[in-house]
Amino acid sequence: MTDDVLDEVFDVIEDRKENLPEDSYTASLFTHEKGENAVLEKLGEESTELVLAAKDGDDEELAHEAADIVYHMLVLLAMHDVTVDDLREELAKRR
Ligand SMILES: N=c1c2ncn([C@@H]3O[C@H](COP(=O)(O)OP(=O)(O)OP(=O)(O)O)[C@@H](O)[C@H]3O)c2ncn1[C@@H]1O[C@H](COP(=O)(O)O)[C@@H](O)[C@H]1O
Repeated sequence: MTDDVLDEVFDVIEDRKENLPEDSYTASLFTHEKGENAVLEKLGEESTELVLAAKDGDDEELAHEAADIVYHMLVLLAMHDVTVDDLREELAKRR
């Protein structure tokens, strides 16, 4: 499996940011009354859930929580006009 899914999800997030469809959870994060804090709170909650899943040895739940974190992290990056390619560049620099 490649990481193309990251590009696909990020493209959808950028689209939701641009068009703000009413029925979109992603769009609701961009228009939330708490602003960016709504996403930051989610990342905090999900980080705790990730730790608990690891501690419980629940690998299926671990993957689920990791995906929640990656999705919300991508939303946060989009809020700051940081792209998946910026993320890739940062990771590549560390090799
Ligand atoms: N990857 C995600 C994604 N991950 C999580 N979520 C939503 O994030 C919300 C909050 O997550 P939580 O983990 O708190 O959900 P929960 O049900 O309270 O608890 P859990 O059991 O899941 O931990 C839920 O409504 C999830 O549906 C996501 N919503 C959207 N996406 C992606 O964004 C795309 C566009 O979605 P819309 O914006 O809804 O059109 C989708 O096609 C997906 O690719």
